Amino acid sequence: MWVGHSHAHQAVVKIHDYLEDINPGLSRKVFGGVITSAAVSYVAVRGYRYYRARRTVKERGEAAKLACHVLREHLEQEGPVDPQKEAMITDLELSELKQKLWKGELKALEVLRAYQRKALQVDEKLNCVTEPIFEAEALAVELDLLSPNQRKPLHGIPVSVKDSFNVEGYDCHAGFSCFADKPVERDGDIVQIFKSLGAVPFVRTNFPQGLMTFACSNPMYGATKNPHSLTRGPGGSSGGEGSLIGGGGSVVGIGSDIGGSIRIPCQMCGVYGLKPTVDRISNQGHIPLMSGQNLVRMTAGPMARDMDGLILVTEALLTPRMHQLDPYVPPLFFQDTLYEKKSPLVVGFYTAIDGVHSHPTCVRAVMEAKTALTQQGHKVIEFQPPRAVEAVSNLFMKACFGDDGEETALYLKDDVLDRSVTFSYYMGKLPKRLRYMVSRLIGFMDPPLGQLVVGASTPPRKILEWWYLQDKIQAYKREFFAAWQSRKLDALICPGMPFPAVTAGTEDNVLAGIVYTTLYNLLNYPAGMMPVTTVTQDDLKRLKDPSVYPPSGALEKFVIQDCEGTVGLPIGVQCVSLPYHEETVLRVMKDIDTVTKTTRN
Ligand SMILES: CCCCCCCC/C=C\CCCCCCCC(N)=O
Repeated sequence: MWVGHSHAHQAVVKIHDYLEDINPGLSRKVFGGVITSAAVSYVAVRGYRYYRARRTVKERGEAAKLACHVLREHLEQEGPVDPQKEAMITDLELSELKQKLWKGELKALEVLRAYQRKALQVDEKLNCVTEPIFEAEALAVELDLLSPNQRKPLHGIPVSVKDSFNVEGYDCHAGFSCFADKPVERDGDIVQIFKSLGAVPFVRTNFPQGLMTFACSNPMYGATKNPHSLTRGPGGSSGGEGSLIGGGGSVVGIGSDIGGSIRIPCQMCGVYGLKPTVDRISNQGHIPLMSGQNLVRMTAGPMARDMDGLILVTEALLTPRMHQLDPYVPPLFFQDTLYEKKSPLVVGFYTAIDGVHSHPTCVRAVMEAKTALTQQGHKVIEFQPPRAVEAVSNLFMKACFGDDGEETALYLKDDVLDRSVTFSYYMGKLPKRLRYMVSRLIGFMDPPLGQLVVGASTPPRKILEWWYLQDKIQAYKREFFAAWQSRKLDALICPGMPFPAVTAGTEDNVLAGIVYTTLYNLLNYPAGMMPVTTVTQDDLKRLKDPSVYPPSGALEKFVIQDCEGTVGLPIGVQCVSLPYHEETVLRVMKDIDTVTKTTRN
């Protein structure tokens, strides 16, 4: 390197001397010219790339809008519709819809049409759909030709799909223009399984650029709105799903979760969702972001409008077909024995994680869930996860941002940056020491966020440190399990996010809330999220009482400041169990739902 450098230096000196021999002062002109043209070319190339990215972003956005428009026109041309019948269809719970399709009382095509129309209507208000899946029509027509004994478990059920899953013939770019205009050749595994079960994937839904935030906006498709308050975000990253399902435009959908991306929009939009144990549901065919990072992995999971729908879909998904498509999915099919077990469970609960306070409605939701479970005969006891903020900061954040944000920066080079990723993008750009100092400063205003960002700013530097990180994660998993066993728990209930939906675009103010969800990605425990209650005026009164909700950090201060207009927003409960015990999670959720559904305000 040094030798090469000295050769280059000698060559420059020789050229300089040669030029000066010809004409004194010539070397300055030539070298000046070379440097200026190199700088101009650099700026021109970067500028051109940025211009191209902007064009791609604009074209993808317009193409998606046009696709929705084409579908709308197509539906209009089909002639008169029966709005009452369509409303009846889209109001049905998933299990009722399934029954009617199975019995042949409804045709797959008419159900598809009702949902297409409804999804487009909801999208006009909430901007949650990225594009329709046009092949849905052919699928529905084929299904209608089947004889009753050929019908499959999800015969004719329309399914919405987060845009980050591969759908044959469509782009899968997560908002990075470098991946745009490259239609994928094959459906992702979960899309294939849904189709093999007779379901009809019919629309793709919105997400935040790069998927690593719980906002829901990207430069191509813009920002998605919350179905319960148009000024608020739906959560993310599966925010398009949350918004569409919560807004009534889909009955079941597919999301993905590495830090809360299924559960956060479920809380914000009042829908049901399940983040399974990694590899219980195949994640093949999900956009491979962070795919070489094996310590905390992204997982696909179902989201649904109602509890029975979530159970029905999970049961249908956990089939041998999943294992055939992806042999790394263990051949562990839906365990009726766990789901239908009648003996009472021991369920742990906590209402807050040390350091990040929980909104009074979130506390109340857990307490109502606790009462519901007690009424159902379960034993509910207190449990506090050991050193949660520290574990998420030092383990989850180091694993997920261990590349110094390099992957995202690589894909975003000369791309249009969305507001939702600016914080992590520019933090990643800072020189390491400066980033560390900034993290410390953040810690003065928002101690848990400071801790998280310090974790992200001090990733492993060598392979040996990466191995040690893996060891530490294993050690934390053992520590957590020991605490779990000492209380003889079968399951756990807790808040899934310690506040309701925040004003769109302000998610960075409450980032530290992710410790509530990411903990269970770090541990790789299955976790479900379900609506339990809504924010009341009385909750807001208590929110403003420092003895109930101490405004100890920037997050809490922001939640108080942002609380106007939150009355009526949904709040849920997170239900957790041991790895590969999704059925226990569902059983606990069902037992809570049976009681709280009837009294939900
Ligand atoms: C390397 C640069 C350091 C950047 C620091 C960024 C700090 C951001 C803090 C928290 C972000 C965690 C987001 C996880 C949410 C992911 C949602 C999901 N995809 O499941």
